Amino acid sequence: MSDPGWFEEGARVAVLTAEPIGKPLDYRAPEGGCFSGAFVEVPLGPRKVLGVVWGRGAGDFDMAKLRSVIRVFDVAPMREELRDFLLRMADYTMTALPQVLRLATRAPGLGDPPGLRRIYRLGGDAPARMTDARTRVLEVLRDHGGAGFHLGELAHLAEVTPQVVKGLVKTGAVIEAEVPRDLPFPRLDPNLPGKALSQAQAQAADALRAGAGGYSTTLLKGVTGSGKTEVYLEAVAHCLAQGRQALVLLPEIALSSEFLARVEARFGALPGEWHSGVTQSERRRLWKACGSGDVQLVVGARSALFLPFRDLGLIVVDEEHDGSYKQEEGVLYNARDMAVLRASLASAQVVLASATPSLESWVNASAGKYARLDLGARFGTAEMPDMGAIDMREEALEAGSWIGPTLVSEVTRRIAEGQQSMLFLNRRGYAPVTICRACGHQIACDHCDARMVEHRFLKRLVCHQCGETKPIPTKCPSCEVEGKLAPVGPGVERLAEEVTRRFPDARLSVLSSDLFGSARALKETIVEIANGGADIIIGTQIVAKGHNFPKLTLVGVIDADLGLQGSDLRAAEKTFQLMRQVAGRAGRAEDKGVALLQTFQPEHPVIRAILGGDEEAFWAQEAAARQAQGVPPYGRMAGIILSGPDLQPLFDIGSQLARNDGALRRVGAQVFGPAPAPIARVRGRHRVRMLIKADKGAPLQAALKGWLKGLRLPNNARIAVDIDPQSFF
Ligand SMILES: Nc1ncnc2c1ncn2[C@@H]1O[C@H](COP(=O)(O)OP(=O)(O)OP(=O)(O)O)[C@@H](O)[C@H]1O
Ligand SMILES: [Zn+2]
Repeated sequence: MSDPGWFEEGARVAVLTAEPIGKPLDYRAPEGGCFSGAFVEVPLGPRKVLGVVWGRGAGDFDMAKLRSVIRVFDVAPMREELRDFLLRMADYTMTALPQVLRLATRAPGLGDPPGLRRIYRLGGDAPARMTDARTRVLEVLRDHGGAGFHLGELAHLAEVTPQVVKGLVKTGAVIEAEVPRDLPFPRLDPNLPGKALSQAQAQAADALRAGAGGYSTTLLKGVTGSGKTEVYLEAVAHCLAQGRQALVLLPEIALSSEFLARVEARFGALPGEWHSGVTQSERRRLWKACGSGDVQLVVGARSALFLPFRDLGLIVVDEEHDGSYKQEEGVLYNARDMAVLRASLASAQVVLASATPSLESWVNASAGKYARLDLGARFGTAEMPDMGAIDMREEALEAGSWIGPTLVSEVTRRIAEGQQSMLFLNRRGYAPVTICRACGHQIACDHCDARMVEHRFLKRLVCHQCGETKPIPTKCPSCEVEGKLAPVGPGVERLAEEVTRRFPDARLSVLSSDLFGSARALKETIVEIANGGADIIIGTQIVAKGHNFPKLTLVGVIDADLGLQGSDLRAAEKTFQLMRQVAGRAGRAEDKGVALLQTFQPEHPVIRAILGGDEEAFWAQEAAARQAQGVPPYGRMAGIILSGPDLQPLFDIGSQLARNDGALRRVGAQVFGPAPAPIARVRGRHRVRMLIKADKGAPLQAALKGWLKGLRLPNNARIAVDIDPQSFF
């Protein structure tokens, strides 16, 4: 059915809404007509909802009863490229189209007329009388560094009534102001001079410029500190100079002020930002500016991929191997893969940047599907760190401690020399397990099949699956003996205790996402560390990415074996990436760095590969192993997760599906399971998993569709299909 692009008043149009109806519904085009792709308001039952004109109406509904589109919003219509992308993405991820549309309309108040709006922001005077509620309001305002809020949003974020905010206005601590809605974005100047590039950097930048103008994907692989960011900023400059828009995706936590500062230094102004920390009105402003073309560069988390760009010319996926690009809730998609899809529809260039690419991208580059650029050395005089193993079988470790004598002496030396050390442990909290020394009982979550993790800082036990917390009991919930509960194993908080005991005079900074009230506080701490404000840094995996700490010359990995346990098909790959990334934090300036891995199995092939540094050999070997097993990226997989309040019906459905696997067998796919999921209960719901494996070329989604057609689920049971699963919990 061809799309005429414009509909006269009264014409039959199909409108897709984000409501769970499944397909577009027919309406009459409103007075004045409407474009295809227009954002509109339509009546749905008694409600008015947002929708997008999806094309000509299907015509299966009586014209006389057809309701009219209420109004067309004053924003740019959704371009065909984005509509295509949403359709293809819904197909690929096997998600209902309305759910995918919701990802592309996550900006509130799109229909609000432009004009003035009243905002509340920080004033100069401190109120004479402080209350907890007032303190919270001022904290929220400070946390957003000068941004103005709507009254409702501010009150909500601070968990106070609007009266509290109004009260603060009277004291002068908060200012009420009328500001124009949606200020324009400052212009970025791509012609400002960038840093002088090294020869290798300049070559890579040239190659990226040469590849611009149409669709292509390039893997930009450069060792940590080689200047990948400088190189892809040149591609951004080129894209902006062509008058097209650019998008840089960063793993959420790495949306650091450091990166924004680099953009500002390069282009003379800040880019648009899109992530969970952005206020609602800022969201709407950016969303609209993307459509009108007023914003040139957006820096964002994975959901920025769904913004309605007018002319997207470049998508950079920085740290492309990062696990956080896979959305694991709601619509299950991998933003890296979807970036390639969107770019191919928008005739845009993709740059996948990483020091430790995913095996998928490495294989695509080896096969010639992606171009590949390499930066083999660090920029300037900085050298790659030396890497070594500390054989823990030979270290005399005291009970209740985790830092061996070798690391202790290395840290001691650095403190004396005014250098920084980082101790890495990928475990939040105080201790992963709390055990009763009288009966052996381990404290578990009431709603999940998971042990509770002690967080001493919060003075509570926390379930890392569902977030449920409870006070740390004094007696065992099982045998009721008093005072016998003991923590087992280390988390970063416990490691911090040991550091304080061993190095009482050192300045310690613990970087764990849960220890910071806001993203801003975390960012500030990172800046402080970079300026030399700590001697020892303890961190979970948030420290592994992207940070530049010039004084850091030692990285000590407390437990390098941690990621090697478990049956995850990517265990080796992930450990390799994480260890190389963490090690890459050391010695980024003049002083040479060293990374030491505490391990009980120094001969393990993965540990040897990490130490040896022959990355190509590691990937080649890992690729060969996956190929032999027919698993991704050489085979395809889909995870099926059945969940519900009762276990038996889930197994019954699973077994029935497994028996009736004709649709899958016809394309050569195999079904495994049903089996209880490794985490068999989350938030009180039982979980049963199945795994589908197929050859690389098999039409997996179509087969799955046929297989699941007509499936009837009992009340409260749900099924989720995870194409290309990354996690198997
Ligand atoms: N051509 C250059 N001129 C001046 N400084 C540079 C240049 N290239 C890189 N640098 C500096 O070297 C450091 C590392 O560069 P950058 O952060 O771009 O590397 P990266 O490859 O992205 O690192 P990682 O993968 O570890 O995040 C930064 O402080 C950067 O400013
Ligand atoms: Zn739980």
